[in-house]
Amino acid sequence: MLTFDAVTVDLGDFRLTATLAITEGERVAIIGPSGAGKSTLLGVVAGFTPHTGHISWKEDRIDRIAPGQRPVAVLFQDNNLFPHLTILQNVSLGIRTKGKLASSEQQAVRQAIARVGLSGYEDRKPAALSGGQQSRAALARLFVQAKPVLLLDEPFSALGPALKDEMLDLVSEVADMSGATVLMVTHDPVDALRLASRTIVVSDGQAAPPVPTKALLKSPPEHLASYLGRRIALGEGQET
Ligand SMILES: Nc1ncnc2c1ncn2[C@@H]1O[C@H](COP(=O)(O)OP(=O)(O)OP(=O)(O)O)[C@@H](O)[C@H]1O
Repeated sequence: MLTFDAVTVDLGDFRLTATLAITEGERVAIIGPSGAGKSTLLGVVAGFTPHTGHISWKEDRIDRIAPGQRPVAVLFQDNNLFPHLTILQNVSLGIRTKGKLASSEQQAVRQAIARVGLSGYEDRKPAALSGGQQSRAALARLFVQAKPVLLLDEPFSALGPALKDEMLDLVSEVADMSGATVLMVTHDPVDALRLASRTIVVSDGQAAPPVPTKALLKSPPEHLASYLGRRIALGEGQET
């Protein structure tokens, strides 16, 4: 379990509270209005956001552990690939930022690159890849870290629908294979439905315990319905 126990974030005028649990190996979407605190919630798990209350992973408190030592890996929307480094070097950074990789680590990097379908692209710089390929490279760097909890903050929002679906399916496949627990912030209920059986709604200063995504989108609470607007129809697979 990934457990939030009376977690409270205070950032000036903004306050977010969370008491909830996510099952190990589960994929959970996080949705809610802009500025509601979705990224803040991920920041709490990653160790970027000061808070009170406890965060536990498998019964162990992790909130006092330095960000780099936590059992989590993070992927942001802009991918954060270094433009002056090759794909091989960028993915290698997922393992270490200094020094030479051991041969087993080099192998893990090449396996991760192969896993996302980028074998043969190792020596290219990000600018010589398409947007979808850049997302794949960023995913390889996420996967190579081999962390049990993956945090994704609107990772594919710049991609078109078909590419986005491919990336979401890749995340699901790798998470299924590795048993990773996934938390993904998204504004798109279609993404939530595709990736996550349960969804956390963040609104009105609170991150609610996860509920089944399908049921949530079918009959959203009032505050969520007004935010999602016409996206609800998309979430139910209707044409617009
Ligand atoms: N360092 C900070 N100091 C003060 N307030 C902050 C800080 N970081 C974030 N906030 C505020 O916290 C609130 C939540 O921000 P957050 O980025 O988590 O929202 P979000 O739901 O991810 O939004 P979006 O969907 O627009 O990305 C916002 O009101 C934001 O202005």
